[in-house]
Amino acid sequence: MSTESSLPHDPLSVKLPLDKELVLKVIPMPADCNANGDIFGGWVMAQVDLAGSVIPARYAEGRMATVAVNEFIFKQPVRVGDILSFYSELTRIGRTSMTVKVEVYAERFHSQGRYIKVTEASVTYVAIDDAGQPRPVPPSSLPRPQ
Ligand SMILES: CC(=O)SCCNC(=O)CCNC(=O)[C@H](O)C(C)(C)COP(=O)(O)OP(=O)(O)OC[C@H]1O[C@@H](n2cnc3c(N)ncnc32)[C@H](O)[C@@H]1OP(=O)(O)O
Repeated sequence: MSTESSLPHDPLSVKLPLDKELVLKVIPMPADCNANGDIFGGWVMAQVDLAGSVIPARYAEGRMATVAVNEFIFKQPVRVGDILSFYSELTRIGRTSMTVKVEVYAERFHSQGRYIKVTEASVTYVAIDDAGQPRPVPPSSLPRPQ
C-alpha cells in the first residue's frame, strides 16, 4: 500500500483546513479548459459561487442572490482531472447578507492525497424575497460568527 510519505515531495503541498467545512468536490473536464489547456477561470468562479452558497443557504431559509465577489485569487492553475475540494466558512452575517470565505484545494491527477491550494475567495450572498428584494436573514438556532 502506498503511503503519503512515499509520494514525491511537492513544495506546494499543504494540509487541508480543519476550521472549514467541505461543501463541494468536483473534477474538471476537457470542455472546461481555456485556450492554454488549463481550466477556465470562469468555470472555477462558477463552482466557487455554488460552493459558497451552501452554508448561507442554511441561514437564508429561502431564495438568495450573489451580490458581491469581494475577493478572488487564482493562486495556482487548475488542470483537467484534478480532484477539487471546496472548503467554506461563514465569516459574517449582516441584516440581509452573509459573507463566506471559500478555499479550493486540488489533488493533481497523478498525486492524489497531496493537496495544493489553487483558489481562495470571499463571496457575499443576500437573502431575497419573491420580488427579488433583500429580506432580513431569519433568526436561527445555528451558531453565528462573532
Ligand atoms: C449579474 C448576475 O447574474 S450576478 C449573479 C446573480 N446575482 C444577481 O443576479 C444579483 C443581482 N443583484 C440584485 O438583485 C440586488 O443587488 C440585490 C437584491 C442582491 C441587493 O439589492 P440592493 O438594493 O443592492 O440591496 P441593499 O443595498 O439593501 O444591500 C443588501 C445587502 O447586500 C450588501 N451589499 C450590497 N452591495 C454589496 C457589495 N458590493 N459588497 C458586499 N455587500 C454588499 C449590503 O451591505 C446589504 O447587506 P446587509 O443588509 O447585511 O447590511
